[in-house]
Amino acid sequence: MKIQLALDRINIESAIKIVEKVYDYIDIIEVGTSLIKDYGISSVGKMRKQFPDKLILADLKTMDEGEYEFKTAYSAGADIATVMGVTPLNTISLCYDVAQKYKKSIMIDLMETNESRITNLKKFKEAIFCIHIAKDEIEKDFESYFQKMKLYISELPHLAIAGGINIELLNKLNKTRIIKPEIVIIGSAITKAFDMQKAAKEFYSLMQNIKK
Ligand SMILES: O=C(CO)[C@H](O)[C@H](O)COP(=O)(O)O
Repeated sequence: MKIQLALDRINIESAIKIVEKVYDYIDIIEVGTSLIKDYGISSVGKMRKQFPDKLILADLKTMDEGEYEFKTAYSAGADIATVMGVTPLNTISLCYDVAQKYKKSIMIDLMETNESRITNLKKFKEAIFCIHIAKDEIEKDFESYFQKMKLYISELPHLAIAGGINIELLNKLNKTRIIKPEIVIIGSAITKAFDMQKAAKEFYSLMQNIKK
């Protein structure tokens, strides 16, 4: 299980400082949508230059212009880029083809998707599928949401979860085994913690135990 650190609503310099603090406890650096909107795709390039040995995800949340956006993200140094699962299937196909061509990864964000859409997405066999609770709907009950999604996501080999993930929730998921994600995406629970290093280390230790 990998930890992806989501960096949002901060400037690049602060984002770099946070990564330096928690570097040993994370696997993937997510250049969040807000960073890309505030600073452009060069925010991905800056992260790549600063951290050449870590996986970098560009959270583009692409909705259209898939080929252009994915080529731009990979050229800037991203290893993974994201597209929304509700977007036209043709856009997702274009993103998928660029990912294959560049030998990089694609994450499909399942926010607002339903059973029939997820069935149509299963053909993107090498994609990572992210079960994501929107920031603006953070009051949603995770357990019942994951239970509902579980019915649709069998056969999806690579799963991620995101949206207000904290230690309590991860502990619960570990006990109930509702979902076994390959990647756990954590933002505020680390970046807004009083002691970020301590928070990241706590997630890291929990993941080590889950692996066993
Ligand atoms: O993609 C995002 C918002 O759309 C965030 O990166 C994701 O929700 C993780 O951040 P947090 O743990 O703070 O919710």
